[in-house]
Amino acid sequence: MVKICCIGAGYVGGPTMAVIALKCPSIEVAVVDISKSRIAAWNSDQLPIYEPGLDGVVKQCRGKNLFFSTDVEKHVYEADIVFVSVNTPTKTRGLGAGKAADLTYWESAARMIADVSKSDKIVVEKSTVPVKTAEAIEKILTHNGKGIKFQILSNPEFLAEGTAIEDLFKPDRVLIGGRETPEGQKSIQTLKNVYAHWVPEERILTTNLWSAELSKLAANAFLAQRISSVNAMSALCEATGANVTQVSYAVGTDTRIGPKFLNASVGFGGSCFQKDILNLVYICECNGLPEVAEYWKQVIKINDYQKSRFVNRVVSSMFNTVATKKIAILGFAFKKDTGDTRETPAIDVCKGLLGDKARLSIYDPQVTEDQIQRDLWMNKFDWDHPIHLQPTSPTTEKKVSVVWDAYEATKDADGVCILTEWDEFKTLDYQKVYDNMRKPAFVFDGRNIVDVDKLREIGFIVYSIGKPLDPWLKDMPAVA
Ligand SMILES: NC(=O)c1ccc[n+]([C@@H]2O[C@H](COP(=O)([O-])OP(=O)(O)OC[C@H]3O[C@@H](n4cnc5c(N)ncnc54)[C@H](O)[C@@H]3O)[C@@H](O)[C@H]2O)c1
Ligand SMILES: O=c1ccn([C@@H]2O[C@H](COP(=O)(O)OP(=O)(O)O[C@H]3O[C@H](CO)[C@@H](O)[C@H](O)[C@H]3O)[C@@H](O)[C@H]2O)c(=O)[nH]1
Repeated sequence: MVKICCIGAGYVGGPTMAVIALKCPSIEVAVVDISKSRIAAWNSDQLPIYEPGLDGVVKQCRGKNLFFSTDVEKHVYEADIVFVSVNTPTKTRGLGAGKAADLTYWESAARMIADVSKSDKIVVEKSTVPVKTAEAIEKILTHNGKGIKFQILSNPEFLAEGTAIEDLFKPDRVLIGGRETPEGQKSIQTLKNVYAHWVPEERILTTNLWSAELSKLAANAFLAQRISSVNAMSALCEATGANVTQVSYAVGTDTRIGPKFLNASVGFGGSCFQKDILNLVYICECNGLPEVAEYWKQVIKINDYQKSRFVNRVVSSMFNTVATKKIAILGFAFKKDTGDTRETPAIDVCKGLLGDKARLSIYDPQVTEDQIQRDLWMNKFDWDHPIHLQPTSPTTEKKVSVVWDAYEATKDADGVCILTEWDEFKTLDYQKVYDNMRKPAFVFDGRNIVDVDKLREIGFIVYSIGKPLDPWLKDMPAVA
């Protein structure tokens, strides 16, 4: 029986391995992590991450051919294929701080693999890593491996949170990069055989190692660039009276461009886009390509601009101050159908409003109060380290309350900011919300999900990203 071990039981390691176990009953899969609480949660009824469809997959395989364990060394020792899916956060100190990927967790995993291995293994990069990481990992393994042969493969993951199970069941493609040697090609074939249990052959792409590593960074850069492009257009729409939804539709019907990923928003979030673009920027700079670095940096700059533009809209609309005003924040996760808050635009928007002394009442159906308080207190980039290494919030922020109902959040509020596109915010009884708010009552829709005309009929003053401005807002420019 082929044995797989995955180091890192996070958003990628957990769902990916659960699907491999489901689709390949003849393979034994162990997912290991240094975080005891995370592994305990994977072994419980309350999984550590919220992902539609994940519970069912885990329940079908756990205890049969899918195991979650903190005994990292035992499972690595026994495995034929070791996936490494640990954090690769942005460096916060030293050379490349604020841009380069921090490979500390990766390196310690590689050293441990070399230490405990007694048989040849395929080591698979599942984490998103800088180009040429495989070379560094290879050196660590071969210099410490006591003659054991390791083949390194790059197999980046393209799942998106909220649709992870769907994405894993029907991936657009699976990408496997390896050495162009007979041993490298043989290892590629071994991994290909795993995915071939459910992924059609033509969707399994094989490349050299560097193409696979770079393709992952490139794909995320292209995706994020589309959002920054449409968000840049949203600012111009507001200035000219164009409607960004109509513009996106008109642009996206060109089959060369396509309709996906053209929704204007308060900004993209998530653990990947910013981190991976910063990493790409750093690699370009290190390779003497400052113009290319500058080009990609702009995607992040527009994203930051979009978030501060939103905050400025809120403040300028409400008579240029939100001090002591109650603002309801609907949605804190970086997108719907996840409880993940890493790099969520809600953090920057809330911090911006708190900077202007607002009182916030926050509601998100999947994010806990503890997480929200921690996020609002934490330094940038700390969020992507393992949970047990993150600082805990010292005191509860008095200006922030977290509630478990949208109506409670909006009660007596002066304004409402919609920051995540949860379906339930589309169907709220906005008349009831309006009746319970202070007047004038404002709605700032950072996700373009409300019916603007209907809300204006009720009496709200409404701002919706990239839509023709409410007469109230027209004379109140929000320069970021
Ligand atoms: N989150 C996503 O949607 C997504 C999608 C594609 C790729 N990625 C990439 O995958 C990688 C992992 O992302 P994630 O979101 O799953 O991160 P995560 O923080 O959810 O999980 C990583 C896990 O690795 C564990 N870990 C760290 N060092 C370890 C070690 N030495 N031994 C054992 N366990 C260790 C941590 O405790 C943590 O539980 C990153 O490189 C990320 O960029 C993420
Ligand atoms: O038209 C759009 C599409 C997305 N977003 C925002 O962009 C962010 C990222 O969304 P999404 O890409 O759907 O989620 P992620 O889980 O971050 O997935 C991205 O990052 C992963 C980690 O690398 C990759 O594996 C995925 O392919 C890639 O889509 C979220 O804040 C979304 O709200 C928009 O603002 N407008």
